[in-house]
Amino acid sequence: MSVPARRSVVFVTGNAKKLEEVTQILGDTFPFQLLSKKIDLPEYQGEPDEISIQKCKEAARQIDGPVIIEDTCLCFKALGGLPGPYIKWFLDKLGPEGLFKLLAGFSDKSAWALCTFAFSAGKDEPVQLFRGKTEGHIVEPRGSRDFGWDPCFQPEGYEETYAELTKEVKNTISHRYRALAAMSAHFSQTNSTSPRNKKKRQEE
Ligand SMILES: O=c1nc[nH]c2c1ncn2[C@H]1C[C@H](O)[C@@H](COP(=O)(O)OP(=O)(O)OP(=O)(O)O)O1
Ligand SMILES: [Mg+2]
Repeated sequence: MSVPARRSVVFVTGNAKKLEEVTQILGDTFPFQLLSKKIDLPEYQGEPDEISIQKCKEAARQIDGPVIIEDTCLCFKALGGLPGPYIKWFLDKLGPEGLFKLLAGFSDKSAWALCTFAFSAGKDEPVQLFRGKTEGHIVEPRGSRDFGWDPCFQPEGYEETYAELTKEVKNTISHRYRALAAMSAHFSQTNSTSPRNKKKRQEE
């Protein structure tokens, strides 16, 4: 008996490292087949939810079909949550060392990483958001320089920075993992009445 084709969705991102993590985290557990498209979407301004909604609408307009986008913020408590969604530009200009130095005048080094995934079924369709947050501290950079601000973010409960942790560990505690878990849970439920999932459930 042929297996019905899985519905597919396009993950639109210009960031290869994000795509790599998303693929590793989801494995084949996601109810949609994940395709990807490298497009640098505009860097909008505003609150994280609003930015993700705008970004998703633009992706859906360009792809003209089901899309997922993701926007990542790194928020410093001492700076009222900034750089937040503007972390990309701060990182570009200052690097992880500069991000650490930004907090030199503050004793509170606490921070949180926030990831917001946004899904839309297509152009003119509503946008659904899924959020994940990981608390931590901004530290003097340590570890590999593979991915963005990973060297200067030390998650709560760990002695290592994101950059020092193995991918396996980062991908079970990260902001991105938590947001994807929320999104997967939502779509697994929504899909749970489809014949494919009924069969899958019986097999479990
Ligand atoms: O887990 C992470 N660990 C370290 N650095 C990270 C992570 N996740 C995003 N980042 C960096 C990439 C960018 O400098 C900024 C977020 O900006 P953001 O607009 O969401 O990403 P982006 O423009 O690179 O890709 P996209 O095309 O999906 O918007 O933080
Ligand atoms: Mg971006």
